Amino acid sequence: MIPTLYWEDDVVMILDQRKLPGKTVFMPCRDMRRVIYCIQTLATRGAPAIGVAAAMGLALAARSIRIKNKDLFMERFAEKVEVMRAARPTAVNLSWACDRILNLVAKSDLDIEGIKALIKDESQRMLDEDIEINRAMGKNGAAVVPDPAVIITHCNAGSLATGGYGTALGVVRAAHEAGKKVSVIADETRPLLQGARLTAWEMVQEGIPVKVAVDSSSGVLMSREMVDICVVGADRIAKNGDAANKIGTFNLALQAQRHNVPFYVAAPLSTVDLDTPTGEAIPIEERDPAEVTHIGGRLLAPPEADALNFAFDVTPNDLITGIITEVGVLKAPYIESLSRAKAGLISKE
Ligand SMILES: CSC[C@@H](O)[C@@H](O)C(=O)COP(=O)(O)O
Repeated sequence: MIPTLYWEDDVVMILDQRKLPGKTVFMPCRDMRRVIYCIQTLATRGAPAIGVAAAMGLALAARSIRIKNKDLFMERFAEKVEVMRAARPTAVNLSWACDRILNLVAKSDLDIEGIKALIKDESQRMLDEDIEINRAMGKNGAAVVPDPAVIITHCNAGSLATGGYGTALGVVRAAHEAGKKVSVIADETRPLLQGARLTAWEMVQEGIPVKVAVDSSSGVLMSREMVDICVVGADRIAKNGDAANKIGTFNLALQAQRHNVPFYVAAPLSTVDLDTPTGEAIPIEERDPAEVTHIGGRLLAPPEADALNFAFDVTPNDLITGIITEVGVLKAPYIESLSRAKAGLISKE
Protein backbone atom coordinates (compact mmCIF):
# COMPACT_ATOMS: atom_id res chain seq x y z
CA MET A 1 0.00 0.00 0.00
CA ILE A 2 1.44 3.39 -1.00
CA PRO A 3 1.67 5.73 2.03
CA THR A 4 -0.46 8.90 1.96
CA LEU A 5 2.10 10.92 3.85
CA TYR A 6 5.23 10.29 5.87
CA TRP A 7 8.29 11.90 7.43
CA GLU A 8 11.53 11.65 5.46
CA ASP A 9 14.08 13.05 7.91
CA ASP A 10 12.78 16.56 8.54
CA VAL A 11 10.61 16.78 5.43
CA VAL A 12 6.93 15.85 5.21
CA MET A 13 6.32 13.86 2.03
CA ILE A 14 2.73 14.14 0.80
CA LEU A 15 1.32 11.98 -1.98
CA ASP A 16 -0.22 14.33 -4.56
CA GLN A 17 -3.66 12.73 -4.95
CA ARG A 18 -4.60 15.18 -7.70
CA LYS A 19 -2.33 13.21 -10.03
CA LEU A 20 -3.83 9.79 -9.24
CA PRO A 21 -4.47 7.34 -10.77
CA GLY A 22 -2.06 8.35 -13.54
CA LYS A 23 1.03 9.32 -11.57
CA THR A 24 2.45 8.63 -8.12
CA VAL A 25 4.19 11.84 -7.14
CA PHE A 26 5.18 12.95 -3.62
CA MET A 27 5.36 16.62 -2.72
CA PRO A 28 8.17 17.43 -0.28
CA CYS A 29 6.93 19.95 2.32
CA ARG A 30 9.58 21.84 4.25
CA ASP A 31 7.30 24.42 5.86
CA MET A 32 3.75 24.72 7.17
CA ARG A 33 2.60 26.88 4.26
CA ARG A 34 3.34 24.07 1.83
CA VAL A 35 1.32 21.61 3.93
CA ILE A 36 -1.61 24.06 4.01
CA TYR A 37 -1.33 24.39 0.23
CA CYS A 38 -1.56 20.58 -0.06
CA ILE A 39 -4.64 20.52 2.21
CA GLN A 40 -6.43 23.36 0.42
CA THR A 41 -5.77 22.10 -3.10
CA LEU A 42 -6.74 18.55 -2.09
CA ALA A 43 -3.30 17.20 -2.90
CA THR A 44 -3.94 15.51 0.44
CA ARG A 45 -7.52 15.05 1.56
CA GLY A 46 -9.93 12.99 3.62
CA ALA A 47 -10.67 13.87 7.22
CA PRO A 48 -8.15 11.66 9.10
CA ALA A 49 -5.35 12.36 6.59
CA ILE A 50 -5.97 16.09 6.94
CA GLY A 51 -5.63 15.72 10.74
CA VAL A 52 -2.29 13.92 10.46
CA ALA A 53 -1.04 16.38 7.81
CA ALA A 54 -1.98 19.25 10.13
CA ALA A 55 0.04 17.76 13.00
CA MET A 56 3.05 17.26 10.72
CA GLY A 57 2.65 20.80 9.40
CA LEU A 58 2.65 22.11 12.96
CA ALA A 59 5.91 20.27 13.63
CA LEU A 60 7.40 22.12 10.65
CA ALA A 61 5.92 25.38 11.95
CA ALA A 62 7.44 24.90 15.40
CA ARG A 63 10.83 24.15 13.89
CA SER A 64 10.76 27.40 11.91
CA ILE A 65 10.28 29.59 15.02
CA ARG A 66 13.66 31.06 15.98
CA ILE A 67 12.58 32.78 19.23
CA LYS A 68 14.61 31.79 22.33
CA ASN A 69 12.14 32.89 25.03
CA LYS A 70 9.73 30.03 25.81
CA ASP A 71 6.64 32.19 26.50
CA LEU A 72 7.12 34.12 23.28
CA PHE A 73 7.73 30.86 21.42
CA MET A 74 4.45 29.48 22.77
CA GLU A 75 2.61 32.63 21.72
CA ARG A 76 4.04 32.49 18.21
CA PHE A 77 3.29 28.77 17.94
CA ALA A 78 -0.33 29.29 19.06
CA GLU A 79 -0.75 31.84 16.23
CA LYS A 80 0.50 29.29 13.72
CA VAL A 81 -1.90 26.68 15.08
CA GLU A 82 -4.81 29.02 14.32
CA VAL A 83 -3.57 29.52 10.75
CA MET A 84 -3.48 25.74 10.32
CA ARG A 85 -6.91 25.30 11.92
CA ALA A 86 -8.45 27.60 9.28
CA ALA A 87 -7.08 25.62 6.31
CA ARG A 88 -10.35 23.74 5.62
CA PRO A 89 -13.59 24.10 7.58
CA THR A 90 -15.62 20.88 7.48
CA ALA A 91 -13.40 18.00 8.61
CA VAL A 92 -13.22 18.31 12.39
CA ASN A 93 -10.13 16.10 12.46
CA LEU A 94 -8.12 19.19 11.48
CA SER A 95 -9.23 21.11 14.54
CA TRP A 96 -8.98 17.96 16.67
CA ALA A 97 -5.33 17.52 15.62
CA CYS A 98 -4.56 21.19 16.33
CA ASP A 99 -6.02 20.89 19.84
CA ARG A 100 -4.19 17.65 20.53
CA ILE A 101 -0.86 19.28 19.68
CA LEU A 102 -1.69 22.49 21.56
CA ASN A 103 -2.69 20.58 24.71
CA LEU A 104 0.45 18.46 24.57
CA VAL A 105 2.67 21.52 24.22
CA ALA A 106 0.83 23.39 26.99
CA LYS A 107 1.35 20.49 29.42
CA SER A 108 5.02 19.98 28.60
CA ASP A 109 7.82 21.40 30.73
CA LEU A 110 10.44 20.66 28.07
CA ASP A 111 12.64 23.40 26.65
CA ILE A 112 11.98 24.80 23.16
CA GLU A 113 14.12 22.23 21.33
CA GLY A 114 12.44 19.45 23.33
CA ILE A 115 9.01 20.77 22.38
CA LYS A 116 9.91 20.86 18.71
CA ALA A 117 10.93 17.18 18.86
CA LEU A 118 7.84 16.33 20.90
CA ILE A 119 5.48 17.72 18.23
CA LYS A 120 7.20 15.80 15.48
CA ASP A 121 7.02 12.56 17.51
CA GLU A 122 3.36 13.17 18.28
CA SER A 123 2.52 13.65 14.60
CA GLN A 124 4.15 10.28 13.84
CA ARG A 125 2.19 8.72 16.75
CA MET A 126 -1.04 10.12 15.27
CA LEU A 127 -0.23 8.54 11.92
CA ASP A 128 0.49 5.15 13.51
CA GLU A 129 -2.58 5.33 15.77
CA ASP A 130 -4.80 6.20 12.82
CA ILE A 131 -3.84 3.01 11.00
CA GLU A 132 -4.50 0.94 14.14
CA ILE A 133 -7.88 2.63 14.64
CA ASN A 134 -8.85 1.96 11.04
CA ARG A 135 -8.00 -1.72 11.39
CA ALA A 136 -10.19 -1.98 14.50
CA MET A 137 -12.98 -0.10 12.75
CA GLY A 138 -12.63 -2.37 9.72
CA LYS A 139 -12.99 -5.46 11.88
CA ASN A 140 -16.09 -4.07 13.62
CA GLY A 141 -17.63 -3.02 10.31
CA ALA A 142 -16.88 -6.28 8.51
CA ALA A 143 -19.30 -8.01 10.87
CA VAL A 144 -22.27 -6.10 9.41
CA VAL A 145 -21.30 -6.75 5.78
CA PRO A 146 -23.33 -9.62 4.27
CA ASP A 147 -21.59 -12.42 2.38
CA PRO A 148 -21.67 -12.04 -0.58
CA ALA A 149 -22.16 -8.25 -0.77
CA VAL A 150 -22.12 -5.44 -3.25
CA ILE A 151 -21.05 -2.39 -1.27
CA ILE A 152 -21.69 1.10 -2.61
CA THR A 153 -19.50 3.92 -1.35
CA HIS A 154 -19.16 7.62 -2.07
CA CYS A 155 -16.01 9.73 -2.46
CA ASN A 156 -12.83 8.12 -1.13
CA ALA A 157 -12.70 7.02 2.48
CA GLY A 158 -9.79 4.71 1.90
CA SER A 159 -6.14 4.38 2.69
CA LEU A 160 -5.52 7.64 0.81
CA ALA A 161 -7.95 9.58 3.00
CA THR A 162 -6.38 8.36 6.25
CA GLY A 163 -3.04 7.37 7.72
CA GLY A 164 -3.62 4.05 5.95
CA TYR A 165 -6.15 1.17 5.51
CA GLY A 166 -9.15 3.53 5.40
CA THR A 167 -12.49 3.95 7.16
CA ALA A 168 -15.28 2.92 4.77
CA LEU A 169 -12.77 1.12 2.54
CA GLY A 170 -11.18 -0.30 5.70
CA VAL A 171 -14.52 -2.05 6.27
CA VAL A 172 -14.41 -3.34 2.67
CA ARG A 173 -10.79 -4.48 3.11
CA ALA A 174 -11.53 -6.22 6.42
CA ALA A 175 -14.56 -8.03 4.96
CA HIS A 176 -12.42 -9.12 1.98
CA GLU A 177 -9.60 -10.26 4.31
CA ALA A 178 -12.16 -12.22 6.36
CA GLY A 179 -12.97 -14.19 3.21
CA LYS A 180 -16.29 -12.53 2.38
CA LYS A 181 -17.10 -12.21 -1.31
CA VAL A 182 -17.34 -8.45 -1.62
CA SER A 183 -17.35 -6.10 -4.57
CA VAL A 184 -17.62 -2.32 -4.67
CA ILE A 185 -19.62 0.24 -6.58
CA ALA A 186 -17.67 3.50 -6.44
CA ASP A 187 -19.78 6.61 -7.00
CA GLU A 188 -17.62 8.71 -9.31
CA THR A 189 -18.09 11.73 -6.97
CA ARG A 190 -18.36 14.90 -8.99
CA PRO A 191 -16.83 17.39 -9.24
CA LEU A 192 -13.34 16.15 -8.29
CA LEU A 193 -13.97 12.46 -8.94
CA GLN A 194 -12.44 11.02 -5.78
CA GLY A 195 -14.55 7.88 -6.31
CA ALA A 196 -13.55 7.25 -9.93
CA ARG A 197 -9.92 8.27 -9.49
CA LEU A 198 -9.06 7.17 -5.95
CA THR A 199 -11.52 4.57 -4.64
CA ALA A 200 -11.44 2.62 -7.91
CA TRP A 201 -7.63 2.83 -7.90
CA GLU A 202 -7.37 1.54 -4.33
CA MET A 203 -9.71 -1.36 -5.02
CA VAL A 204 -7.84 -2.32 -8.19
CA GLN A 205 -4.55 -2.33 -6.21
CA GLU A 206 -6.21 -4.56 -3.61
CA GLY A 207 -7.72 -7.00 -6.13
CA ILE A 208 -11.27 -6.22 -4.97
CA PRO A 209 -13.75 -6.07 -7.87
CA VAL A 210 -14.95 -2.50 -8.45
CA LYS A 211 -17.33 -0.73 -10.83
CA VAL A 212 -17.49 3.05 -11.16
CA ALA A 213 -21.01 4.49 -11.37
CA VAL A 214 -22.26 8.01 -11.97
CA ASP A 215 -23.45 9.64 -8.75
CA SER A 216 -27.05 9.83 -9.87
CA SER A 217 -27.37 6.11 -10.58
CA SER A 218 -27.94 4.95 -6.99
CA GLY A 219 -31.75 4.98 -7.47
CA VAL A 220 -31.75 2.65 -10.45
CA LEU A 221 -29.07 0.42 -8.94
CA MET A 222 -30.97 -0.01 -5.70
CA SER A 223 -34.35 -0.46 -7.38
CA ARG A 224 -32.79 -3.33 -9.34
CA GLU A 225 -31.47 -4.82 -6.08
CA MET A 226 -27.88 -4.41 -7.23
CA VAL A 227 -26.68 -2.96 -3.90
CA ASP A 228 -26.62 -4.82 -0.55
CA ILE A 229 -25.15 -2.17 1.75
CA CYS A 230 -23.86 1.43 1.71
CA VAL A 231 -20.71 2.31 3.64
CA VAL A 232 -19.38 5.88 3.55
CA GLY A 233 -16.93 7.97 5.57
CA ALA A 234 -17.53 11.24 7.40
CA ASP A 235 -15.83 14.58 7.86
CA ARG A 236 -17.70 15.54 11.01
CA ILE A 237 -20.37 13.79 13.03
CA ALA A 238 -22.48 16.05 15.23
CA LYS A 239 -23.50 15.14 18.79
CA ASN A 240 -26.89 13.84 17.56
CA GLY A 241 -25.34 11.63 14.85
CA ASP A 242 -25.97 13.87 11.83
CA ALA A 243 -22.97 13.21 9.57
CA ALA A 244 -21.26 15.51 7.08
CA ASN A 245 -19.55 13.82 4.17
CA LYS A 246 -18.78 14.53 0.52
CA ILE A 247 -21.60 16.20 -1.44
CA GLY A 248 -23.98 13.53 -2.70
CA THR A 249 -23.84 11.34 0.40
CA PHE A 250 -27.23 12.65 1.59
CA ASN A 251 -28.80 11.73 -1.78
CA LEU A 252 -27.34 8.23 -1.48
CA ALA A 253 -28.76 7.87 2.05
CA LEU A 254 -32.23 8.91 0.83
CA GLN A 255 -32.12 6.28 -1.91
CA ALA A 256 -30.99 3.71 0.64
CA GLN A 257 -33.94 4.52 2.90
CA ARG A 258 -36.37 4.34 -0.05
CA HIS A 259 -35.04 0.89 -1.03
CA ASN A 260 -34.42 -0.55 2.46
CA VAL A 261 -30.67 -0.80 1.94
CA PRO A 262 -28.66 -0.45 5.18
CA PHE A 263 -26.64 2.77 5.31
CA TYR A 264 -23.52 2.84 7.50
CA VAL A 265 -21.11 5.66 8.29
CA ALA A 266 -17.56 4.54 9.21
CA ALA A 267 -15.47 7.07 11.11
CA PRO A 268 -13.02 7.26 14.01
CA LEU A 269 -14.15 8.90 17.25
CA SER A 270 -11.87 11.85 16.35
CA THR A 271 -14.48 12.69 13.67
CA VAL A 272 -17.22 12.94 16.31
CA ASP A 273 -17.65 16.52 17.45
CA LEU A 274 -19.70 16.74 20.64
CA ASP A 275 -19.37 20.55 20.53
CA THR A 276 -21.52 20.61 17.39
CA PRO A 277 -25.06 19.77 18.52
CA THR A 278 -26.66 18.98 15.13
CA GLY A 279 -25.78 18.86 11.47
CA GLU A 280 -27.11 22.37 10.94
CA ALA A 281 -24.13 23.76 12.86
CA ILE A 282 -21.53 21.94 10.75
CA PRO A 283 -19.65 24.43 8.54
CA ILE A 284 -19.95 23.37 4.91
CA GLU A 285 -17.03 24.28 2.68
CA GLU A 286 -17.90 26.08 -0.56
CA ARG A 287 -15.18 25.76 -3.16
CA ASP A 288 -14.24 27.48 -6.41
CA PRO A 289 -17.13 27.25 -8.94
CA ALA A 290 -14.51 26.48 -11.61
CA GLU A 291 -14.21 22.97 -10.12
CA VAL A 292 -17.79 22.39 -11.32
CA THR A 293 -17.69 24.21 -14.65
CA HIS A 294 -14.38 22.70 -15.76
CA ILE A 295 -12.93 19.20 -16.05
CA GLY A 296 -9.18 18.91 -16.58
CA GLY A 297 -9.01 22.60 -17.50
CA ARG A 298 -11.76 22.23 -20.17
CA LEU A 299 -14.81 24.48 -19.82
CA LEU A 300 -18.07 22.46 -19.80
CA ALA A 301 -20.66 25.18 -19.19
CA PRO A 302 -21.29 28.48 -21.00
CA PRO A 303 -18.67 30.96 -19.77
CA GLU A 304 -21.48 33.21 -18.48
CA ALA A 305 -22.88 30.48 -16.18
CA ASP A 306 -22.02 30.56 -12.49
CA ALA A 307 -21.92 27.35 -10.46
CA LEU A 308 -22.67 26.09 -6.95
CA ASN A 309 -19.90 24.12 -5.34
CA PHE A 310 -20.85 22.90 -1.87
CA ALA A 311 -18.16 20.36 -1.08
CA PHE A 312 -20.16 18.48 1.59
CA ASP A 313 -23.69 17.72 2.71
CA VAL A 314 -25.17 16.41 5.93
CA THR A 315 -26.99 13.11 6.26
CA PRO A 316 -29.56 13.32 9.06
CA ASN A 317 -29.14 10.72 11.80
CA ASP A 318 -32.46 8.97 11.10
CA LEU A 319 -31.11 7.78 7.73
CA ILE A 320 -28.07 6.13 9.35
CA THR A 321 -28.34 2.43 10.26
CA GLY A 322 -25.19 2.51 12.37
CA ILE A 323 -21.93 4.38 12.91
CA ILE A 324 -18.94 2.09 12.64
CA THR A 325 -16.13 3.19 14.96
CA GLU A 326 -13.00 1.71 16.50
CA VAL A 327 -14.98 0.77 19.62
CA GLY A 328 -17.89 -0.87 17.83
CA VAL A 329 -20.93 -0.23 15.68
CA LEU A 330 -22.91 2.50 17.43
CA LYS A 331 -26.67 2.64 17.13
CA ALA A 332 -29.35 5.29 17.67
CA PRO A 333 -30.06 7.18 19.82
CA TYR A 334 -26.66 8.55 18.76
CA ILE A 335 -26.74 11.35 21.29
CA GLU A 336 -26.25 8.61 23.89
CA SER A 337 -24.04 6.13 22.08
CA LEU A 338 -21.65 8.77 20.71
CA SER A 339 -21.31 10.53 24.07
CA ARG A 340 -20.64 7.24 25.85
CA ALA A 341 -18.07 6.23 23.25
CA LYS A 342 -16.27 9.61 23.43
CA ALA A 343 -16.23 9.36 27.22
CA GLY A 344 -14.42 6.02 26.92
CA LEU A 345 -17.40 4.11 28.32
CA ILE A 346 -17.60 1.77 25.36
CA SER A 347 -14.49 -0.25 24.72
CA LYS A 348 -16.09 -2.87 22.47
CA GLU A 349 -19.74 -3.23 21.45
C1 LIG B 1 -11.95 8.71 5.63
S1 LIG B 1 -12.31 10.09 4.83
C2 LIG B 1 -14.01 10.58 5.01
C3 LIG B 1 -14.25 11.82 4.30
O1 LIG B 1 -13.24 12.74 4.58
C4 LIG B 1 -14.38 11.61 2.78
O2 LIG B 1 -15.47 10.77 2.54
C5 LIG B 1 -14.58 12.94 2.12
O3 LIG B 1 -15.68 13.44 2.02
C6 LIG B 1 -13.37 13.64 1.66
O4 LIG B 1 -13.63 14.86 1.03
P1 LIG B 1 -12.40 15.63 0.37
O5 LIG B 1 -12.99 16.91 -0.12
O6 LIG B 1 -11.89 14.76 -0.72
O7 LIG B 1 -11.40 15.86 1.49
